[in-house]
Amino acid sequence: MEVAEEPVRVQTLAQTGLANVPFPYIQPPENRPALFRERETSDSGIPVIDLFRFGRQELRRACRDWGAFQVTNHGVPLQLLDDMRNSGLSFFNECPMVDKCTYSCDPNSAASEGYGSRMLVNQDTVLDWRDFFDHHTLPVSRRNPNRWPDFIPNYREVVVEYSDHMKALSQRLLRLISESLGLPSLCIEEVVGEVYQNITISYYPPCPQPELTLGLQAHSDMGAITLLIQDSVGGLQVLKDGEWVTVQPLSDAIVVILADQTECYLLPNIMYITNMLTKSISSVLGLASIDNIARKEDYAAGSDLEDVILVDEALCAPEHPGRIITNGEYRSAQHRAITNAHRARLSVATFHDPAKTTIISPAAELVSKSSPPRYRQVVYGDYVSSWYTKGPEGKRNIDALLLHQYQAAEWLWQMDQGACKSLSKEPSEEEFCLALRNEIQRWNFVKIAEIAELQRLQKSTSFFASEGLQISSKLDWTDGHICA
Ligand SMILES: O=C(O)CCC(=O)C(=O)O
Ligand SMILES: [Fe+2]
Repeated sequence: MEVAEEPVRVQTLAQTGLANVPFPYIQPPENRPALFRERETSDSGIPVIDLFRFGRQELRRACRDWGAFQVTNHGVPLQLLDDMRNSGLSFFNECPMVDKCTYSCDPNSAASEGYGSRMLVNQDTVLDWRDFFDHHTLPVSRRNPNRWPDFIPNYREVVVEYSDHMKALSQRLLRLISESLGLPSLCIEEVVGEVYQNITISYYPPCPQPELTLGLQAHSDMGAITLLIQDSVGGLQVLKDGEWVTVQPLSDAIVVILADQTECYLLPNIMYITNMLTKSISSVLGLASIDNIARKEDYAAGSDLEDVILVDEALCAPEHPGRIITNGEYRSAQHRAITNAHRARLSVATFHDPAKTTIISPAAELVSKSSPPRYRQVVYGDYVSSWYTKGPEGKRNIDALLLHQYQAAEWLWQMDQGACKSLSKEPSEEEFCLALRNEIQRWNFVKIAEIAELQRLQKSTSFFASEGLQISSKLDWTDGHICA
């Protein structure tokens, strides 16, 4: 077995005052921060949810649209947040390197506890401009305070108290998240089982060339839910619609990041089907794009979706009465940390993960014949091993669990066995579109289309006319909706 050397500490490197970043830390051009337009204003950042007063819709939107949000009024003493940040800072700033190295994690083993600088076992990846100090904190049997410094006053007490508060908050959030999908409140927790909690303090020294580096490469967290606090420097970014959005540092807030197992569990195939449907319907209607598909009833009941196409009951999973077809899915957030030239930055991430032996598969309540699972089931430990050996590369790991296109075909087939008899079990996307087009013709299911511009409407109506679809006998313009 190849034995990894003790890694170079980024803090040591930064202290040499070097003008150029060494080659192993230089990101390929496509990953460099400067390539992305960053939204800077606070009102376009991730949602901030006041846990004292918030609406279910607000939480749903945050989980659905971002997979990450900040919480305030979370019940964790603010002094404890400061104590945790200060304890971490003391370790990095006040402790001589030789002492820090007595806590070094095993460089040959992924996710071993302690002081480290490279996250991945894989030697080929570009290095992060970060040192970290990781603690195994739960279950209590994993706590080994001897691995935590004793020369920083109250360090061990702070970590224990912080760990307990984070566990309680993660449980509260997982319950709220379950409820927000109409699931029993304990349902995610029951799937996760006994929580494995790690607390990682990340330290990002000033970097001479922040435009070439990343403090932490783009990834989604592997487990169930992550709670993160940061200092006032800022550098955490979340990917939203292809743009990296900087998370505003709020000293009293805790950043909540949905992780991959929550996505595997809460995202049934309906999303994939919906993607195919929207794409297909868009092309069938001759529209550039449609953002959402919704049930007529839901929309009429006051949905906040914009630019939707409304469909009949036939296209919605009957098991989810009242649920808008695209609303069930919560995603894990892809995020990264950027560096800056002038100030060191510190963050503390608390991960809540299942045991390695836990099998995660999509929630039975969200899966049905009409919305088959999107991901295959996975043993969590296998997922972790693959993550650490291959590297996160954004969300490539979770994508590897995706089920195939034929699942969507199966769904369509089940919707109307007669019309889709000719559709093979593993059709190409074109074949799927053709089958869908046949379905439109048969069911005449697109009864109402909310289409923003008249031009688009004309396109669609002329399309229907040319295809001989009996889509509308009479068109009314009511409240901005076109009714057939
Ligand atoms: O430092 C940060 O803001 C991000 C840390 C993080 O994403 C992680 O440790 O997984
Ligand atoms: Fe992370």
